[in-house]
Amino acid sequence: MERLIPPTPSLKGTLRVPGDKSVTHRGLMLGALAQGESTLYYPLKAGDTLSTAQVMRQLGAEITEQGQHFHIKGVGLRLKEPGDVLDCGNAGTLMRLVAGLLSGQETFAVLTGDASLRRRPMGRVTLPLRQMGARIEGRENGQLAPLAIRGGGLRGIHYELPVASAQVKSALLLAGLFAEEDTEVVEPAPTRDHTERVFRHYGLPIEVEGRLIRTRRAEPFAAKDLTVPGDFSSAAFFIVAALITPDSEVTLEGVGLNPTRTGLLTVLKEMGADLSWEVTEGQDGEPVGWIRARSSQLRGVVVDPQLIPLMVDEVPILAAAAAWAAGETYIPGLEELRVKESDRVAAIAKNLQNLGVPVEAGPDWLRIRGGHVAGGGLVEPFHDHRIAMAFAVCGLPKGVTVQDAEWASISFPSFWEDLERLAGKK
Ligand SMILES: O=C(O)C1=C[C@@H](OP(=O)(O)O)[C@@H](O)[C@H](O)C1
Ligand SMILES: C=C(OP(=O)(O)O)C(=O)O
Repeated sequence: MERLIPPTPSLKGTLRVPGDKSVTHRGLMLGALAQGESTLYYPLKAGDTLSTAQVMRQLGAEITEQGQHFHIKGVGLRLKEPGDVLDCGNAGTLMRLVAGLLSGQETFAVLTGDASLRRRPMGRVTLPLRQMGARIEGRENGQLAPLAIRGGGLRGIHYELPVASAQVKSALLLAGLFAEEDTEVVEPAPTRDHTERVFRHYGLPIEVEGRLIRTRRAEPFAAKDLTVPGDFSSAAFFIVAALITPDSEVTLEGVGLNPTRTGLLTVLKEMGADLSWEVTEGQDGEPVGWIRARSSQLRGVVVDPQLIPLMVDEVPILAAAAAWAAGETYIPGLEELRVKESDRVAAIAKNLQNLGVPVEAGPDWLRIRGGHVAGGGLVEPFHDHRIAMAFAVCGLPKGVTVQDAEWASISFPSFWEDLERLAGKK
């Protein structure tokens, strides 16, 4: 579906963004492993997390919609052998985390996904999970899905992650719940720590010593309600939209402000953004609060590559901000963006060019010359929700056409409606 966005003179108002995608995936998985019934409050109900709900149902959990929430009847630590292939859709987080879970089960299961997910690297989880004792087959010797997993009999390992990836860390921690001896993961740089926080919430074994995270075999544990904060990654689109649109002020409420997610705020502040935020409560181990963004004249910056793992999904929207900044922005440390739902380095460069913005792309960097966004450009999402939303925002002040706008529903089904409301059209 193509969407024509007319030039937008201003954005005003308050928005509560949908639930956090990472926390929803984890809440569904741990609720399914728990004994008894619980409610997952304010989960994200979007393409990726509906895939997780479906997969956990196939593994024996009863997951039903209860208004906005999910009611979960857990299976306990021994999941059911699925009667059919498990379809992870577009969700990398689902495939990698559930590969960890299935490695701990004495069952046979096959994981597949859409064309994008079947291109994404799975060796980063299958290699260490095999070291733990899981039997995993897949295309290209387990590098690519479909993956066939027969788990059980795991032993803990000490594993230094070759890439900063919360998905790999989490896959190993989930497998570690079923392993003899300790499982230790060492991160090369801090990544989102939702798994560690959600383990603590359920009283599961978890110890953190600097970059080392340790877990061990879990005892059966009781179901417990979990409240999902608003997704910072979804809020990010509206933060930048308010900054680059004249005469704008947008407040986001109930947003997760976990410091392992908010690297974008640091960079936007350095760019001169009129931004404020405050943590107002802690919800089940996650800090939550509000963010306010007002129209700002941004300036280009050199981004610290250490910040990239703390804003890995926000690079497309940072590139949109850079397109409106005075001067040049240089973003290094982008090797992981090449293996997301699309090759995001290439997709960002192509969309900036479509909008008239001078850009150079290297193997793991982007250089963007701001201040040249043209009206009436075309956004090509490359089957990637974040690319669709980031460049719709980039084109907003001058008007833009977005191809395949339905991709937003992978993580943010109400995005277009929310945008129209803040633009005063609804
Ligand atoms: O653990 C998670 O929930 C996620 C981790 C990140 O991926 P990587 O672990 O591949 O960096 C991120 O890009 C993804 O959207 C969600
Ligand atoms: C990379 C993302 O998700 P996943 O890896 O779960 O597909 C994302 O949401 O931007």
